[in-house]
Amino acid sequence: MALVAGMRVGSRVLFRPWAWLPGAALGRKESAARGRVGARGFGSQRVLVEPDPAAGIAVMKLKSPPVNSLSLELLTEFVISLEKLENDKTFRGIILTSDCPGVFSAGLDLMEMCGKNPAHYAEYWKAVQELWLRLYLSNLVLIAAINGACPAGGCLISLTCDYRVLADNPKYVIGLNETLLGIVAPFWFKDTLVNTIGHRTSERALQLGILFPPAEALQVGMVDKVVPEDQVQSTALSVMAQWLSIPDHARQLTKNMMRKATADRLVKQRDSDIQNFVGFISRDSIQKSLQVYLGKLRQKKG
Ligand SMILES: CCCCCCCC/C=C\C/C=C/C(=O)SCCNC(=O)CCNC(=O)[C@H](O)C(C)(C)COP(=O)(O)OP(=O)(O)OC[C@H]1O[C@@H](n2cnc3c(N)ncnc32)[C@H](O)[C@@H]1OP(=O)(O)O
Repeated sequence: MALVAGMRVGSRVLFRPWAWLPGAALGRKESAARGRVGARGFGSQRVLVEPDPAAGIAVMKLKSPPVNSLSLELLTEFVISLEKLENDKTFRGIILTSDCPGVFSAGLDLMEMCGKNPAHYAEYWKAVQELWLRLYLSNLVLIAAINGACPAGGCLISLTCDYRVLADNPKYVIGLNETLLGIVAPFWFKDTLVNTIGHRTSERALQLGILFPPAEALQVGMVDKVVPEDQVQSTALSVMAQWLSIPDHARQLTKNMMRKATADRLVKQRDSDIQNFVGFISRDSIQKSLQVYLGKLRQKKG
């Protein structure tokens, strides 16, 4: 059975990774009612969801060891969990964190971008786009509790959140380091960063592929708070309480007003963005750069 299915909305086809799941043919409301999360919690192999319905929040933990690299499977499970929470009116906020010690997320899975065929690259990129769009435009309050290293795609995920709390550990660096791999952050990665830390700081950070340690990350505005490691979760919870004290409709409309134009830029050119990615990543020179980088990562151990 195909993992990826498309649904036409207006002139565009949405990535629907869950479309093959039982119940996918149900209407949105009926499906949501059946899939109500409740207090028991749910999850999947790679995404653990710990709901607190009384508080209206859920803690979502990425658990794809060793480093939460964003494989197609993790992206798919992430989107499914997100949709379940979005569809359940009980929930107003999500704290996003990692279940892998020392790493929030190592970013996009390099194995998905090496030695595969163009159809695979296209499927993978569509899934990356879909996760970004859903996170960036989420109606829920998203707080990133960053309890580990947070490079590239990991950083992108945290940047889609409304607030970032980073654990104070010099190993927990954060940034879009794509150029260090010999690749280029796509325009929507760049836009997300510019919207967070401004144009000039982004220009320097992106060209140099800077991975900021906590104090510098705070200084440039890449994160909103740095706290001792054992206080990341409690800080995220108290920040969440503050954000939830705002009426949802006013906050959501404001968030949408701030973010829609950025998201629309990708929505309008999803297909060409996929083609650009496939063309770029298929180049021999890029494949070679990625292999060299993977080799260095592996050598680091030995
Ligand atoms: C003209 C314009 C066209 C536009 C085209 C756009 C193209 C843009 C394409 C893509 C954008 C890319 C975005 C990305 O996110 S790329 C990924 C970048 N990630 C990184 O650089 C992080 C790499 N990893 C690390 O630095 C470290 O692993 C760590 C700090 C996260 C954790 O360190 P540590 O705990 O010491 O773990 P190890 O390094 O030992 O790693 C364990 C294990 O995991 C493997 N691994 C690490 N990261 C990845 C990864 N991102 N993908 C796949 N695998 C990864 C590592 O190799 C080890 O494997 P093992 O040796 O087999 O055990």
